[in-house]
Amino acid sequence: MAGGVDESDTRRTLSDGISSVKLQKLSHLTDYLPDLSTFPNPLDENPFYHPSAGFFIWPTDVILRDILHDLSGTFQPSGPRLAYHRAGPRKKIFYNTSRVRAAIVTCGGLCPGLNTVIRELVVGLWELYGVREIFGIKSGYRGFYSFDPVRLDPKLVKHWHKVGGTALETSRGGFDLKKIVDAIESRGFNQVYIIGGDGTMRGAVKIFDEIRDRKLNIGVAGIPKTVDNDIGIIDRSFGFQTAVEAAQQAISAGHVEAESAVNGIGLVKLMGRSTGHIALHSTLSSRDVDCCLIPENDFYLEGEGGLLEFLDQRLKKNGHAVVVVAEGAGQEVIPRNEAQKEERDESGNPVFLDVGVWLKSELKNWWVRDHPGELFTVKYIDPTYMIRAIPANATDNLYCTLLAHSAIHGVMAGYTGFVSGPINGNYAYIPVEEVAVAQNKAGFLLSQGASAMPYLDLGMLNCSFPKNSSDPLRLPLRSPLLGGTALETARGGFDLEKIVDAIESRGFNQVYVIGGDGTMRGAVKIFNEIRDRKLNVAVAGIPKTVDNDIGIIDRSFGFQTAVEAAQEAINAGHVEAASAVNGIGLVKLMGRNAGHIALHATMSSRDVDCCLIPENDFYLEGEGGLFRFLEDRIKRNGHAVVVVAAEGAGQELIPRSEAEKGEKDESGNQVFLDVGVWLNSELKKWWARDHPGELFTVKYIDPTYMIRAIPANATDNEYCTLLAHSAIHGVMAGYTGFVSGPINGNYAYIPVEKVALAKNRVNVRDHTWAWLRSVNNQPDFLTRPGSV
Ligand SMILES: Nc1ncnc2c1ncn2[C@@H]1O[C@H](COP(=O)(O)OP(=O)(O)OP(=O)(O)O)[C@@H](O)[C@H]1O
Ligand SMILES: O=P(O)(O)OC[C@H]1O[C@](O)(CO)[C@@H](O)[C@@H]1O
Ligand SMILES: [Mg+2]
Repeated sequence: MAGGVDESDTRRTLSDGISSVKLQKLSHLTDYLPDLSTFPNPLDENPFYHPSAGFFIWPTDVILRDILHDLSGTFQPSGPRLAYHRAGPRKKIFYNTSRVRAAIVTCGGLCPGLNTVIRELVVGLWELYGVREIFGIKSGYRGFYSFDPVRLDPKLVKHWHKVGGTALETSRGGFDLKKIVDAIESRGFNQVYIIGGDGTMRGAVKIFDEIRDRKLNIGVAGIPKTVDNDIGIIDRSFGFQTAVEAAQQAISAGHVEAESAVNGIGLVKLMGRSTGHIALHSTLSSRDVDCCLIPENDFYLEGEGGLLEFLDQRLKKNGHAVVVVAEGAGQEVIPRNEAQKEERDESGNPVFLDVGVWLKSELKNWWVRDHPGELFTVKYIDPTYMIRAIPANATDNLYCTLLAHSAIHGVMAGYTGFVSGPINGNYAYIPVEEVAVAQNKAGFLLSQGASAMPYLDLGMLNCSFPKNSSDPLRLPLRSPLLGGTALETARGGFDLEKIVDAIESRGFNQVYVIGGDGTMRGAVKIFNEIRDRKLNVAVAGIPKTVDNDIGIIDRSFGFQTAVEAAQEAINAGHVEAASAVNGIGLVKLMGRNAGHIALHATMSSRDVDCCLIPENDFYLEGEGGLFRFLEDRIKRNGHAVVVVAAEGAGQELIPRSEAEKGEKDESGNQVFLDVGVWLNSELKKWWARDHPGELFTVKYIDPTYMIRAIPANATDNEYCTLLAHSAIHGVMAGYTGFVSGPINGNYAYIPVEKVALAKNRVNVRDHTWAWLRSVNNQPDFLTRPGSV
């Protein structure tokens, strides 16, 4: 019996839980058109895919909405567990792809990644399913009946993912159901992709209902967009992480301004009409914020526990303060006239008064009243449109692609009236009417469901306005935003006896070990030794690997930051290559055993012609080899070829001396030869041999240490906090020999010995790798010359 749960109980409860799953019904064209023909999925014949067992998704593949389970049985779900159909390609599709006419529309406010979703819908339809009739609807819903559709193809949309906004334009209002569906019908569209927020999804429900009532053979898919992250059910909305990153920069500026003044207040207004997610997450990742005001948490200015009293104390203590306010906060407190009470935008959303401008003036009035003659400054920053008008960052870029492709696969499979989105880290199809009404409020409680981040409650912030508390204040969590480790790190030097002796003699009773797989193997030994000595010392591991090669957990911290930086290096490589005659941009990235950084940066950049990773052996010469491929690319594009080599790639090919063969680092890891330098020289030799006298350049970039020595981005920063806090909670509860980490988006405790052994390598037989190859058409290196 551990933690109050005995084994037999566990088995009983688990089997009870599994039997009560309710699959959310998804509408299908055959619900009202039962005689539709089916066709084989063209991916079966696609040269870049090698569909293996498990590649195609079946109707029985589902995603559970709530994956938190209480084994004691105390908190049983009130009904059966909700499950949604898993997103992905189906073996049979309900469209003859040569007859597909697809329409794409964007509605509502801007959001980073909109252009990526459009681009990937176009490229996905074109490359995966061979669709050639793809159209963009201009200016939102009104565009269906007011403007001619714009023909889209991969060439036109090639660089759209690098630009903010929506190339199709957007608008609010203009929803005329009859005119919209008439236009869809008369223009012969049979697939409609609608990208927008809650309002847009309410419109999509009506369009879908009308199409069903008219019994039209038209699939409708929604792709949920909201920079505010206020759409429920899905884990998060695209563009949100990009917005948080930019918001954090605004907060940094506010902090610098405040710190550089006498009694300075940095006041930053962020977006968030009815939810404070951007404000909350950028506050948590910045750690420079003294007070975060969000719509979900009413605040007041005057009196005990009010904002002014709080700021007074902060200014006394620190000489400055930073306040973040979400635009929907404080709307009840701002005085408004009758006309303002009624004001609505074209879509019918209430128009808000400017809480930032109001607060700035209230703060000034307060200071003059209570501290006459004393210096005081409010530096007000309103970056709201800046944080939503930018291109998506690497993480969001990739996310947009998965959303778009999931939507395409669903529509092709005949599903309709659905939205594609991630639930607990896996892509699902959700009925659009459910998404249209589901709200995601900033979470106070762990039990709020999948989209509320665990352990992230307002208690982590500095002030929370509990009306009855005499001390609403907490110490700010400040830390310098620097890369590296302030504690310094080293390889080798593992002497078990000495380490445990030192732990014992220094009287430590909690040990937190942060490191990669090697470190975790050490942690296992330390934990075992502590247990053998029966010491009252708990050991927790926090898995760290920039390569993302640790298994079981969703991803390792710092990985997304590294991918972002890697993408910048690839951009530079692309620019250099494109600016030269027969130019090759060669970028080497980190990845000893796993090519995740190279793979993800390649996918988010889309400028890479060939991505070389340790999991996929490659060769240079002959049919199907790298040189032949690069020759074709240079001939075709005249200029740009970027190759990314993860450092562990090609180690078999590089000639090495006897001494080099045995070389190990202090931790016993094999020392790699530099694949980038080697490839650079091999490329030059090859060109001189095969194209003597012709111009040629390789621009080699090795940013490997740059991408891991930087501070974590906003997403990773927050992730680190959740990891650290989870580890502390576990140790405090008496657990030991464990690692904290996210599994399907929720934080769990995992025995350290399992994590020490679990590997996460790129699976070159799965969708992701196949998709990468279908995008850049790079060789699979499966047929070496001489082999069959
Ligand atoms: N209940 C509804 N029925 C039909 N159409 C609606 C409804 N609500 C909104 N719409 C239409 O959806 C489109 C976008 O709505 P809205 O301006 O509210 O943005 P949104 O999709 O919620 O995005 P965001 O709020 O994130 O910017 C508009 O054309 C609007 O007319
Ligand atoms: O000025 P617009 O285009 O109406 O957009 C502003 C609104 O859009 C959003 O970004 C998304 O709904 C809100 O946070 C904000 O209130
Ligand atoms: Mg909205």
